[in-house]
Amino acid sequence: MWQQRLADLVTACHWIGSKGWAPATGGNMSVRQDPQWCWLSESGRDKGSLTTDDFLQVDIATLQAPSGRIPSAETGLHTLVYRLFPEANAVLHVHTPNATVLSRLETGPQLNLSGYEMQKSLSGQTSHLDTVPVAIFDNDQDIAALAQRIEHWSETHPLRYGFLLRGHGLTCWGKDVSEARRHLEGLEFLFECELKLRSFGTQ
Ligand SMILES: CSCCC(=O)C(=O)COP(=O)(O)O
Ligand SMILES: [Zn+2]
Repeated sequence: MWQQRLADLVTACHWIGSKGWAPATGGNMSVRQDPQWCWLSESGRDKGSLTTDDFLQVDIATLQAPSGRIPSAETGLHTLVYRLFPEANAVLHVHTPNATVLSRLETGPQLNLSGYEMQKSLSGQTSHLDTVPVAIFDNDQDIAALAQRIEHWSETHPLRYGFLLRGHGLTCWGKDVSEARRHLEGLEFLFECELKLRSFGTQ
């Protein structure tokens, strides 16, 4: 089961690389093995050319990697998603120009997406008339502190599909790799539309 999930994730990483969504060594990806363990990309790798050997088993509660190798610097954000959302089994973090720029243009704590048919690419969304909030958190090199802020926010606000890190990128998830990919592609399309709208002075 999780072995197939990891194989699907490697395919997703190659797709992300081909899209240019993980430039240089940016981005990180993971899948859940079971309630205790997940598999995270090794820190500092080119995420567009990963193989299954480049993923490290990580304890979701303690962030320890038994291999002794160094998992992603953003491990604490992946494990946060797995702790908060038991139904999440795959997490994708990308550095797309659209997510990076839009998260700086929008200075408030969330981006509200409304009026787009492509909102329906997000699980459970059935109408362009609804508003989909996407939280934006100020970036932080202290990932533990950032994870704490995100957890605190989630106690009083809906946190679905993903969140933006200001000037940094998008972290999104799904019940499997396929759903996480759909959320990533859907959100990325919506961010691009929103940026274009704003460039015309329209919101
Ligand atoms: C130039 S990438 C800066 C670190 C980052 O934001 C990222 O997504 C990659 O970090 P990792 O440790 O997962 O390689
Ligand atoms: Zn990053």
